[in-house]
Amino acid sequence: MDRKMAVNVENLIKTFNQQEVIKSCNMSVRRNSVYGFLGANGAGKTTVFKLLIGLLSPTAGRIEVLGMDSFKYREKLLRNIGSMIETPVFYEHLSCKANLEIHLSYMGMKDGNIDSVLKDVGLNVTGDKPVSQFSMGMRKRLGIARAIVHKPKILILDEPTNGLDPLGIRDMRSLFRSLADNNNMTILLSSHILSEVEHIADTIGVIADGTVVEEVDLNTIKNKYPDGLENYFFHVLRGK
Ligand SMILES: Nc1ncnc2c1ncn2[C@@H]1O[C@H](COP(=O)(O)OP(=O)(O)OP(=O)(O)O)[C@@H](O)[C@H]1O
Repeated sequence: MDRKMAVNVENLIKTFNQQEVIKSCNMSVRRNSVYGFLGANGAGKTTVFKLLIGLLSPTAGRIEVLGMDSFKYREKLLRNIGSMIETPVFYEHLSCKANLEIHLSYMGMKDGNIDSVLKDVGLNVTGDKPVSQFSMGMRKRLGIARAIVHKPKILILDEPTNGLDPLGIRDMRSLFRSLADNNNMTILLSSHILSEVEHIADTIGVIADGTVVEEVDLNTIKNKYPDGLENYFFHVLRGK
């Protein structure tokens, strides 16, 4: 595997009930980059993410994350991956701080930077409030905090800003950029908010009907589509 790559996927196939939902899919993500993963509803983004973190096993093909087979070495990779996929599940009766403490101990880490991470995601004022009393946006923020608190090398976020208020969206944007630029993290994120992805990503991957059809540097897209990512996306999906 190319050492510059954090993720390398070759000829990946995933079937559910004999139906192929991921089809001969190839994908490569450069280390320390922010990879914006785009695709229509049902195209396969979440399924690919679950395969990358070893939550699903591939039907065929190869997935290497940090040079390791993601399913075979999922225990070893766990500590190096942070993820938020679908609705995060928490200990509802506990505070956000207690939830992060449990997560860190699960990861075998004693010293975390819980207070500063809670500040980063804007949850530093919630005190002892149990998660059961959190709003949807607060849960999303806590999901992001849990994904980053153990300082993973790779961060995989499925629609991380969906449900956040405008300030939260802006804060997360600068948090993600800083994690990639200053903390050597590689970030893969999916979003339907193209203007958001445009602000954060270095590379765009587009998945259509279970296979990645394009992987392009955002700068290349900006040169070709100065009016924005939306035009590029429609062009790829509809050939317009
Ligand atoms: N456990 C499952 N069993 C059967 N089919 C599944 C399962 N999980 C996903 N699928 C199917 O796989 C396809 C891809 O779903 P996936 O959730 O990966 O899409 P997505 O790109 O994340 O969509 P969205 O943008 O709507 O979140 C869909 O057709 C979905 O119905």
